Amino acid sequence: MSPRPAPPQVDRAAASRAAVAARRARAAVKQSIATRNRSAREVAETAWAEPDSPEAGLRVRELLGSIPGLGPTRVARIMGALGIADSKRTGGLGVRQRTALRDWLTAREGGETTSTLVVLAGPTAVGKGTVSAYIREHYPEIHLSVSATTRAPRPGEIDGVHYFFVSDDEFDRMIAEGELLEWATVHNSYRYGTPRPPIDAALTAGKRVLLEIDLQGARQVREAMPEAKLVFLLPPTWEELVRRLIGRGTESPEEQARRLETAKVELAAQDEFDHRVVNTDVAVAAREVVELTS
Ligand SMILES: Nc1nc2c(ncn2[C@@H]2O[C@H](COP(=O)(O)OP(=O)(O)O)[C@@H](O)[C@H]2O)c(=O)[nH]1
Ligand SMILES: Nc1ncnc2c1ncn2[C@@H]1O[C@H](COP(=O)(O)OP(=O)(O)O)[C@@H](O)[C@H]1O
Repeated sequence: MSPRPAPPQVDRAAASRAAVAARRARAAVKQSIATRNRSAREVAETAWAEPDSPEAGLRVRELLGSIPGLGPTRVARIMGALGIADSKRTGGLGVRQRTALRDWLTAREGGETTSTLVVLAGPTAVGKGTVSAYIREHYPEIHLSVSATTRAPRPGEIDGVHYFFVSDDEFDRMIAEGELLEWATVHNSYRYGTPRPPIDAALTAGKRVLLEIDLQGARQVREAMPEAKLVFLLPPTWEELVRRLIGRGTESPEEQARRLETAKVELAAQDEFDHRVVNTDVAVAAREVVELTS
């Protein structure tokens, strides 16, 4: 029998001293962000330039959590929106995640971004779909985001034009791979999300981009892309909103009642938005939204 190879000699004391030193170095980096001596973006750039640096070893959640004013809940939401897993270290991010994080940090620092991303949201039946369709038809210079959804197409809806109609499995995959800028389950039924790559491409090409999404999605975009302009579409009156919902005739009376309850909650969130547009006349509302994209 040949002798067993000797186990590698591990100098445990040296290893633990190195671990303590690395932890201290990372703590110092966090401190420098917290005291605003260095910006989180500078720290991230160092992490990507020097893979063995303490900056590279810092978890993204620690990097973001060191920014004054960002608590753990917001950090978790931002990371979700950027498609970055909770345990990721800054130096271990892939190219797409680095780009997403860099863009986010740049925007947060009020950097030189010229992005014109407009998010249109508002209560059910206020006319979001109608105003967006008008913009699609009359303002071809605006890049209207095409959402992915798990609901089935309605008659006349075209895959890739009105929505990308995807299976539950495909939607799960898009979330897992960080392909969605935001997503939400809307009206307690189907999932809807904004594919990120076309948005990035359109913004990089200097286009004006419009997203028509629900309130939960709008909040996620505000976290992920603070430079986005959030526009809330309002009905001229509550009675008119009720008339539009009933007049559309696409929901049962029970569903209509449920949506109107949700609409009350959503209307109460209008102050979170940067701008408000009243949809009395579709063409006028569309023009006002388009003007906000420049
Ligand atoms: N969060 C989010 N909401 C979306 C997205 N696309 C559409 N929605 C919202 O999903 C809701 C349902 O849209 P739709 O299926 O066209 O049905 P309808 O509003 O009942 O006509 C609307 O409130 C849209 O604003 C998306 O990509 N993300
Ligand atoms: N400015 C408007 N004046 C009158 N009716 C409108 C106006 N905008 C939308 N509508 C009607 O209101 C209903 C709801 O509009 P829709 O675009 O489906 O709402 P949302 O996408 O916000 O749920 C539709 O029947 C639509 O034709």
